[in-house]
Amino acid sequence: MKQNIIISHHLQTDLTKAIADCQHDYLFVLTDSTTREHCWTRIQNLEILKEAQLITIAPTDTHKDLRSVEQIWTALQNNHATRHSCLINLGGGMVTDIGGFAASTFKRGISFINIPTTLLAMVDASVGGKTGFNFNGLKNEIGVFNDANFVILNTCFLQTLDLENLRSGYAEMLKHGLLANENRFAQLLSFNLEHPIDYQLLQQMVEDSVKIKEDIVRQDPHEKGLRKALNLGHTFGHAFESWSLKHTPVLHGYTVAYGLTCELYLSALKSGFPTHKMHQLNQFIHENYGTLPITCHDYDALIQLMKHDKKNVGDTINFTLLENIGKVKTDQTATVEEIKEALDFLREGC
Ligand SMILES: NC(=O)c1ccc[n+]([C@@H]2O[C@H](COP(=O)([O-])OP(=O)(O)OC[C@H]3O[C@@H](n4cnc5c(N)ncnc54)[C@H](O)[C@@H]3O)[C@@H](O)[C@H]2O)c1
Ligand SMILES: O=C(O)C(=O)C[C@@H](O)[C@H](O)[C@H](O)COP(=O)(O)O
Ligand SMILES: [Zn+2]
Repeated sequence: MKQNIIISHHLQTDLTKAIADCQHDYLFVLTDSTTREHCWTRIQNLEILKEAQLITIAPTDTHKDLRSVEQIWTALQNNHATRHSCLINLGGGMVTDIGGFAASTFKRGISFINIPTTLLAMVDASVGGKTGFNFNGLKNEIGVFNDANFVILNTCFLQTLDLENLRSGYAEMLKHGLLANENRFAQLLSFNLEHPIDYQLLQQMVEDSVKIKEDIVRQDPHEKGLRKALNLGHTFGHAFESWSLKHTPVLHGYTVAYGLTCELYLSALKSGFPTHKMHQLNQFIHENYGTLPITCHDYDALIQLMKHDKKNVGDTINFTLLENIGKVKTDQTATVEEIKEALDFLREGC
C-alpha cells in the first residue's frame, strides 16, 4: 500500500479530511496518558471525532509490551470494533508502533491513521510501516510491516515536548543526514539543541528528514536490502536500549546516538570512513547526549543482545556501516575484539 504522508499546516482540516477518506464505522483514538493530556486536547472538539472512543495506555517504552497490546485489543473488542473500524494513533513512536501493531492484527487488520506527536515519531517511527512491541526484554521482537492509511505530520505538537525527547528524535535526524549528503549533515551539526529552539527552521528540517526515510522505504519496504541503511546505529543502539530496560531506561534516540558513535568507529576502522567526520559527530553527540553508564563488565551482555538483531543471518552479527556520508554498506560484520574496541571508544568519548 502507498502510504499517504500529509505535511499538515492545518491540523483540524487535514485530519478531518483523512478520517473522512478512511472509510469506517466506529472510530477509536489511542493515546498514552501524556498525549491524552497534551495532544488530545488539540483535536477533541472536532465534529468528526464526536463519537470517537478513547483508549489510553501507560506511557514510555517500558509499556511497549504485550500487556498494552492486550489492553488495546480488549478495548476494541469491548467497544464493538469491526473490521471496518479505524484506529487513530496519537502519540510518539511508542504509541504509533504498538497501535499500528494492534490495528494490523485485530480481526486480521483494521485501518489506522498515525498522528505523530514527538520529533522522533514525525521523522521516523510513524512512517514506513514497521509496527510492533518489545518482548522478553528485546526491542521490537514481535511485529509486522503494515502501512498506516494516513500519517498526519504537524509540528504544532512539538510545543509541549521536553528538550530530552526533542534531542532523542534529533538522533534519528542525524542518522538520516549521514545517509543523505554532506550539506544535510553539516546543517544538522550546526543546529542548536538548547532553548530557545528555532522551531521554524526545525519544521523545514523535519520535512527534509522524513523525505530521506520515505525515499528509502519506497525502494525497499520490507528491508530486503537498501532499507537496512535506516538501521544505522541500531545494532549497538538496540543492545544499549534493551540493556537499559533492565537498569535505568534510556530514550531510544539517545541509544541510537551512542550506537552511531560506535558504528562510525567501525566504519572508520573497516570501511575507510573519514576519521575527522567521525570525530565531528562524536563531539556533537558527546555535548548533546552525554555518555552511557556502561563499564567493560557489560560488554559480553551487550554482545549477547546484539546476537538478536533482526539484520543477522545465522550467528553472525550484522551492521550497517558507511564508507563516507551518503555511501552505505549493509550486511557488514565485525569481530568481538572490534566490537569491544568500538565500545571502548564510546566510553572514552574521544
Ligand atoms: N517504527 C519505526 O520505524 C520506528 C522508528 C524509530 C523509533 N521507533 C520506536 O519509537 C519509540 C520511541 O518513540 P518516541 O521517542 O516518540 O517515544 P514515546 O512515544 O515513548 O514518547 C516519548 C515521551 O514523550 C511523551 N509525549 C509524546 N508526545 C508529546 C507531546 N507532544 N508533548 C509532550 N509529551 C509528549 C510521551 O508520552 C512519552 O512520555 C521506540 O519504541 C522506538 O523503538 C520506531
Ligand atoms: O524504518 C526502519 O527501517 C528503521 O530501522 C528505523 C529505526 O529508526 C527504528 O528504530 C526501527 O524501529 C528499528 O527497527 P528494527 O527492525 O531494528 O526493530
Ligand atoms: Zn530508531
